[in-house]
Amino acid sequence: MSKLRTIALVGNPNAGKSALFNALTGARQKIANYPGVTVERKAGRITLPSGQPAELIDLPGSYGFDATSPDEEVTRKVVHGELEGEAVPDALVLVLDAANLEQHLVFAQEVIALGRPVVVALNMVDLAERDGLILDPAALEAALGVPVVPTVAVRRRGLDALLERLGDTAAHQSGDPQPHITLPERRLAARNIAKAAILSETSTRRLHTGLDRVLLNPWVGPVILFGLLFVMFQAVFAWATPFADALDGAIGAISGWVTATMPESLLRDFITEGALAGVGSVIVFLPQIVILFAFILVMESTGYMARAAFLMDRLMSGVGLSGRSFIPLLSSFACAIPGIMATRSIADPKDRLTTILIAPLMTCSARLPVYTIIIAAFIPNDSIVTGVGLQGLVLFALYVAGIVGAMAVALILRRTITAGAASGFIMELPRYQLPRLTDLLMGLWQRAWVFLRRAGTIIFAATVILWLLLSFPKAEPGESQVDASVAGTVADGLHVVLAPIGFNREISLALIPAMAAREVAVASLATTYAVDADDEEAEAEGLATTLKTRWSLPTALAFLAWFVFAPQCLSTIAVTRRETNGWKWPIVMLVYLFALAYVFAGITYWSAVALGL
Ligand SMILES: Nc1nc2c(ncn2[C@@H]2O[C@H](COP(=O)(O)OP(=O)(O)OP(=O)(O)O)[C@@H](O)[C@H]2O)c(=O)[nH]1
Ligand SMILES: [Mg+2]
Repeated sequence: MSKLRTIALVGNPNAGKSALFNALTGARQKIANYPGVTVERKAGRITLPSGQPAELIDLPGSYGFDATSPDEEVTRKVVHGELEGEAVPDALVLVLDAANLEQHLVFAQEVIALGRPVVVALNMVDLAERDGLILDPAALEAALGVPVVPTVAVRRRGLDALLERLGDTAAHQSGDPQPHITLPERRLAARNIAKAAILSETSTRRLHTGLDRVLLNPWVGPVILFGLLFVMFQAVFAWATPFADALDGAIGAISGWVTATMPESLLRDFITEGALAGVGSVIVFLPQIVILFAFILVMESTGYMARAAFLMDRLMSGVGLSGRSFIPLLSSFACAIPGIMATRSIADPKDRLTTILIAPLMTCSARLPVYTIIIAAFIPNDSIVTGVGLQGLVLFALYVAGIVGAMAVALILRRTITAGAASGFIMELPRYQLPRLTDLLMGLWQRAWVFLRRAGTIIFAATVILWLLLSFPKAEPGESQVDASVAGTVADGLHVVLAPIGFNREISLALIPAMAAREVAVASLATTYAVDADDEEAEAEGLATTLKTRWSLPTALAFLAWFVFAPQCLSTIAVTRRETNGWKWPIVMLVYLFALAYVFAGITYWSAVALGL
């Protein structure tokens, strides 16, 4: 049997390689309208027109083979066959952005000069046409000396022709490697080749330039960005409420039905206290998660996200970081894990390390249930002015607290352990695109599914274990079940340390399983109070109501402050270990974040007590 042919996708960042990869293999790699989305090598299967299967490899975008960022290194190694146990790819698909041809031709020449079988996918011809740019693929083919196929990856246009030409290259004898051409020579050649390939060009780019003039304006731009984020957090509360209430009602109804129909038993307790109260208390946050991601996905696909990075560059350089760090940090609003992985596009090792260390301070979506339940219980649903709710404002403030904390830590780190000069920021701005509804819905569905899967696996498992530890040994008559249980005893121990910052025993208990995932804190509280409830009526009342009657406001605020900082996520620690190749930095991260959490929760608690709240 002959060896499986391998074909690698190469090109500048944001050329549409992953979109092409998804279209050809049916995979669902993340694509977004900014450079540096893909940071790893990913492989998938395709079938060539001859019926022969082949392996297609998606790679991080690159500006050149001598680049230094970790993601670009992956590309270089794969293309040169330097990766262990992997041969040089049999063919390369060079993906070029038709509307940015001159820029993309600089790296393209380097790829073609390797003398290996190459097919050019002249991608995004739809966008070029929209901008009034008509290209001549034949002229490009003549100038580059390799086949050129126009494609529109996101509309699956040109895929058959591309595969056809790829099949042909199997028969091609690869050319000889060409002598090295210097960067200035390649730049000059790129301009000439691009010029020769342009059939006509009109300037309909005016609208976009106008948009950029407003959105990137140093005064207006940040106001718009701030306003957008503000609206986003208001929406998380205002729009989600009816859906969240409906979900809550449904879960309550199921719980009531189980209690009414099942005889009293351990199994019934498990279903109502563990599964429904615990996991259910997390699932009701699905609408909030979906709304948050709808905003993020729209910002990513329109091209606004890269503009936000550009805007933030000045602020970031003030604390010794560059706008390069902005995108990993922004990804961390979803989850710190992809955020930390996205730092691979940062070339400077100290910049990268700093970004990794502060990424967990960005408010990830797992904190949303924790914040929301406390806000719903303790912050009145008032409007400050029409349309501006107090609850949304508090949520916004918590996000801001995380950001300010991260910037302060970065400032300190850049003066001490990761001292060094901030590197300059280079990032080309992607063109504006209207988001496609199907992509948006698909993206939302994926996010919702990830959330529900977490609820069904890790959150469920942690809640079950906690429920077991809470339910045994059984209490003597007159004794409270939580007091009697194993979990209660453990919590008493931890409570000694946490009592000075205003935490009660239930919080102390919740923080342990919440190391698995932050949402578990909510599930744990719900389960603990359900187990503790002495009658079914008390059991049936919502978690927010229970918290309101049992916690003081200073305790609730201290709990919020804790979650702004605390590294309650083992996966983040694990990914930090992997990305920094050792235990040193994850330990530094754990220690400093717990210390900050403790100090700030304490300050919050005692200030609130002093203010008489
Ligand atoms: N209109 C249009 N948009 C496209 C086309 N191909 C890709 N896109 C969009 O361009 C953006 C970038 O696509 P990606 O596939 O993420 O680009 P990439 O080359 O993998 O980028 P990196 O992973 O950062 O190197 C996304 O928003 C895509 O939806 C195309 O042919 N036409
Ligand atoms: Mg990609």
